[in-house]
Amino acid sequence: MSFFDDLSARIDDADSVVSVGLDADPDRIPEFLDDHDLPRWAFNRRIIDATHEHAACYKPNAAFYEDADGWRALRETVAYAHGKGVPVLLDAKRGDIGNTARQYAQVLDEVDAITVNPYMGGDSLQPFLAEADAGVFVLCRTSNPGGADLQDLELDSGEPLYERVAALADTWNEHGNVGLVVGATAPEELEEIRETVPDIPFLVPGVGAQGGDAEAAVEHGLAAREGASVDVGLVNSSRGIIFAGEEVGRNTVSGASGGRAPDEDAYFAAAGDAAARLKKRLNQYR
Ligand SMILES: O=C(O)c1cc(=O)[nH]c(=O)n1[C@@H]1O[C@H](COP(=O)(O)O)[C@@H](O)[C@H]1O
Repeated sequence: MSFFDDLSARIDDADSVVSVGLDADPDRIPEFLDDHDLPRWAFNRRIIDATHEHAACYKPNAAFYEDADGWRALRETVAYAHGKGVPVLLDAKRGDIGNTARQYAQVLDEVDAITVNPYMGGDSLQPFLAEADAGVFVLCRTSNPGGADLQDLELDSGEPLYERVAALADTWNEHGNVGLVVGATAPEELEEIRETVPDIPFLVPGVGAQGGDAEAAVEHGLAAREGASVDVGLVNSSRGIIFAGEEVGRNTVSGASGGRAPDEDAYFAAAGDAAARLKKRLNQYR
């Protein structure tokens, strides 16, 4: 089954378009997991336990796993998410000459979808696009402040570069496996890009810690898909969900000498609550 078919079934089952970003920053993994062989895996396992009923997908960002233990932690995490019936989108923002891209694309044997960077052009993405069953999310208008530096540049035709990327992505969508990444911090661009590509699902990051527009994310991020009973797309929050338990820690601070460890169950329950809250908020607009 193709990624977007799987995803639409998952969105329907979980009644959710929430992508839970597994950005397992080693500096923010709670100390009570320090003794674990692979703290990032121990952390993700508990996060998945707490959030899976609200997750349309998990999106680990490769940046947080690029070391020997990290790759092991990531592999365990992917298997565990799959065991809960939740697809995994690896946020790796790949893009390189064909020979290299072919190697990068092999990761699609393990994960269900990936983010890619279109800066090197269509041939650099071909090995990913050729994997008809995998989802390939092309960066289009990113959520960071510098996203405008290049992506908003006006071409001779008068259109901004991000519009050209969206139109190109449409031509790359031979297998119906292409998505676009458009940040929730750019609601006007979200609307504009949706008009250019009515049928392509978006991954919309930037709600939560980056303060993006959740209503615009849902209104423009989701696309109708033939044969699917729900509109398809993803709205991601990473730190706002997985580190929600830090607030529990702050609330249990005792005395001037520092904090005592937050109750472990309460720490992860906070992540579950944050995912449930985001799901509810987004569902208001679906
Ligand atoms: O491709 C992405 O997922 C992405 C694109 C973008 O424009 N902005 C963006 O924040 N992201 C990723 O989405 C996640 C956002 O994390 P939070 O800001 O903690 O919710 C990070 O993993 C970012 O790398």
